[in-house]
Amino acid sequence: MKKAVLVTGANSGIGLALCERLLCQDAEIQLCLACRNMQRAEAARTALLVSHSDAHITLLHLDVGSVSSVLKAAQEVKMRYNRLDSLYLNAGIMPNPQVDIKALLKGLFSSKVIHMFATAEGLLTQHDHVNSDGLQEVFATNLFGHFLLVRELEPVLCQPGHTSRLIWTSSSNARRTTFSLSDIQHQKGAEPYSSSKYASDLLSLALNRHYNDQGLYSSVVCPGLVMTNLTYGILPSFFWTLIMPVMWLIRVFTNTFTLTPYNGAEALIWLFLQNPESLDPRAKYHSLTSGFGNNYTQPRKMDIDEDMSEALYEQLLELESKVRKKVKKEEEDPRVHEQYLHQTE
Ligand SMILES: NC(=O)C1=CN([C@@H]2O[C@H](COP(=O)(O)OP(=O)(O)OC[C@H]3O[C@@H](n4cnc5c(N)ncnc54)[C@H](OP(=O)(O)O)[C@@H]3O)[C@@H](O)[C@H]2O)C=CC1
Ligand SMILES: CC(C)=CCC[C@@H](C)[C@H]1CC[C@H]2C3=C(CC[C@]12C)[C@@]1(C)CCC(=O)[C@@H](C)[C@@H]1CC3
Repeated sequence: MKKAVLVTGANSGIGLALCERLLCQDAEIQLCLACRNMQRAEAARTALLVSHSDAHITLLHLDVGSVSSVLKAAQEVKMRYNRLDSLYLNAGIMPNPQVDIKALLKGLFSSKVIHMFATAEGLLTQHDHVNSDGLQEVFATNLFGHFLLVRELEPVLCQPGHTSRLIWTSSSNARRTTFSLSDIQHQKGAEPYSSSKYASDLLSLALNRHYNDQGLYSSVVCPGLVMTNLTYGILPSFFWTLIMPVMWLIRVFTNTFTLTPYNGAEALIWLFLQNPESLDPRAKYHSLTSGFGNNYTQPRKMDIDEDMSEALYEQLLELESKVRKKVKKEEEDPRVHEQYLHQTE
């Protein structure tokens, strides 16, 4: 039977490279590109069809940062598919990033230089804001929208006698100290990206605990440092071009500088080929590229614990129930949403 695979954020970067590699791996798959911008989605589909002219590729409008869009898209998926084999939770944002140049220079001459280049620890901050659902945008996009999608797609992901998988594009930038159970949306800090990625690591563990007995398995990946729209948003592209030779040199010392979206998609493809039951729920699967340019996947233990993951899961369920009630009220009376927007202005 043809496998159905859905990829969020499939129109560029790692998501698009993943789609290309999935089609090379299995030309028969039914591939669904879930994107917020249909023009960019169509362009991605056209590009994929150049090298895979017979491929079965469909588009789905999904703004993962919007509750109503997620609910609508999920309805559409349930109409299109009886079963979803793989769901890649890949869409992600890092708005208004700022690099701490002082910390970068200091780090360059410290013993932690390799760790700094691999994780960007202490180097990056972002400015986040509240979206029209009243949620922090980074949390809503990188985590909550995807959580809601998974919950909505339960009937097509949990099919008796079958296994399905969730694959989260997390990051080695995920750090325990940036995440707090008393502020899961990271309203107070300046590292919402790291916090949201740490939350996805915790959530993946919780999803395994709650869904493995229904045949659904979840894994997390770090694609390494990849040159995409996300990284071009951190520093201007001319700067990246200038320092490219340095980046190739750094790759000799840290295999996490995968640099191309193709290389970054390595662990995402590797997981697609594994039996999900054989995977370690506490491991993050890293895409790595050696100094000679060879790609490989390596599992590394995550700094997460069961209690924290369960506590986050419970808070997400609570938030889910709140937003569902709000959506229901708005459906009954659209003025509720307008009033809500006035209040948050
Ligand atoms: N690049 C890197 O070094 C690393 C990236 N990652 C993660 O990899 C993932 C892919 O990012 P990458 O390929 O680098 O960057 P890109 O910006 O190229 O890709 C991000 C994708 O997510 C989509 N997206 C963003 N917001 C939404 C939304 N609200 N709804 C639907 N789609 C959305 C973008 O769509 P649009 O084109 O419309 O903006 C785009 O297709 C992210 O989760 C990122 O955090 C992790 C570690 C390292
Ligand atoms: C390479 C030189 C000389 C300068 C670049 C310095 C930083 C801009 C760069 C160093 C480590 C990078 C990094 C990321 C972004 C750019 C850096 C901070 C990420 C945070 C990008 C997104 C991720 O999810 C992480 C895995 C990356 C970790 C490393």
